[in-house]
Amino acid sequence: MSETYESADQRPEETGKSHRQGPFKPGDLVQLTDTKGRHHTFALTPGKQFHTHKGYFDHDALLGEPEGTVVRSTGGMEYLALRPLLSDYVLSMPRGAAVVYPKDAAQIVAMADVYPGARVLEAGVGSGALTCSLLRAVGDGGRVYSYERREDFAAIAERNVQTFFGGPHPAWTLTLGDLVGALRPDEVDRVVLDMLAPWECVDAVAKVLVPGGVLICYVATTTQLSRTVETIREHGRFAEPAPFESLVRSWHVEGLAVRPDHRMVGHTGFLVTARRVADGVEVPVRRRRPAKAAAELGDAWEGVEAVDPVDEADARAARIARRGDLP
Ligand SMILES: C[S@@+](CC[C@H](N)C(=O)[O-])C[C@H]1O[C@@H](n2cnc3c(N)ncnc32)[C@H](O)[C@@H]1O
Repeated sequence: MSETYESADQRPEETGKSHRQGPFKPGDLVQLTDTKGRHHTFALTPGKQFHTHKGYFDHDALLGEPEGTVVRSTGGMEYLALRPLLSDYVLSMPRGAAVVYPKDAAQIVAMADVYPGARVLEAGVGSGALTCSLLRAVGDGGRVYSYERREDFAAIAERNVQTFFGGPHPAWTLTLGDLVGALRPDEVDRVVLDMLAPWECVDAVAKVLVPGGVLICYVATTTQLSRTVETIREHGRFAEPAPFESLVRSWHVEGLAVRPDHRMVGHTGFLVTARRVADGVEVPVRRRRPAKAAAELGDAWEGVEAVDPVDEADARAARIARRGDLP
């Protein structure tokens, strides 16, 4: 029997909500912005001080104050105090693996149609950035089953997710292990793969994804994109995959100087979505070239060593090592 509530105030509180509303409380995350636009993010702790090269101020000065307050250090530096948005938090939190940027997380939630109450399978977890967006989208009544094969990254992700939601999230299950070996048979509505070799997991996830469910893969390079799309296309349990990328350009708007900013994030990754078809259905595949050519393309990948990019520098070193030339 479903419960009914007289007013919104009587509903059980959604995880992390009190952490995001009202005046600042002990344990809340605060993001300070200084006059040069630099951010400093930390948890408010009674009795602690925030130190800068321009003096300090007490955390207590912010407790009980509304968001958007300006606080001044003993050296006269002013800071605007706000709670970090999820998009701020994922860029400031400690990282193990490279994170999915907010622009891509938004596309993943929208294009994979992740809805409140959905059951989502995610691998790998990395630093837990995308996990936060998925948990937000499914809410307390959904499920996010996350898999991560590196223990150190799983620990970082667990800390990051708990810090953001102010404690454990009731919809989250984190499993340590390689997805293919550790995958449990729980049925899911959506699958999100952000890993070096998603093609190795396509068959395994097809077994737990419901008919009509969405598989979405995030990959960094064109060679990964090609192999991922070809694998999904040849698998037989998915409709035609749809690859795309998103570019976001911020603008400078000042007087008559209205133009795109000189700098932008030029490349993050590519996304591919595909719908699971019902078992026993002959998928109408749009073939652009003979299957033999696809097989030859497969041979070209033989012997290419898989390296998980930990950060941008590692990713570059891995690319150089694979090409065999000098920086
Ligand atoms: C780029 S990171 C994921 C970043 C994450 N989406 C985020 O936003 O923070 C890729 C992660 O996938 C993990 N991984 C790669 N292959 C895996 C597999 N087969 N099973 C489980 N984890 C895997 C790696 O250890 C790495 O932590």
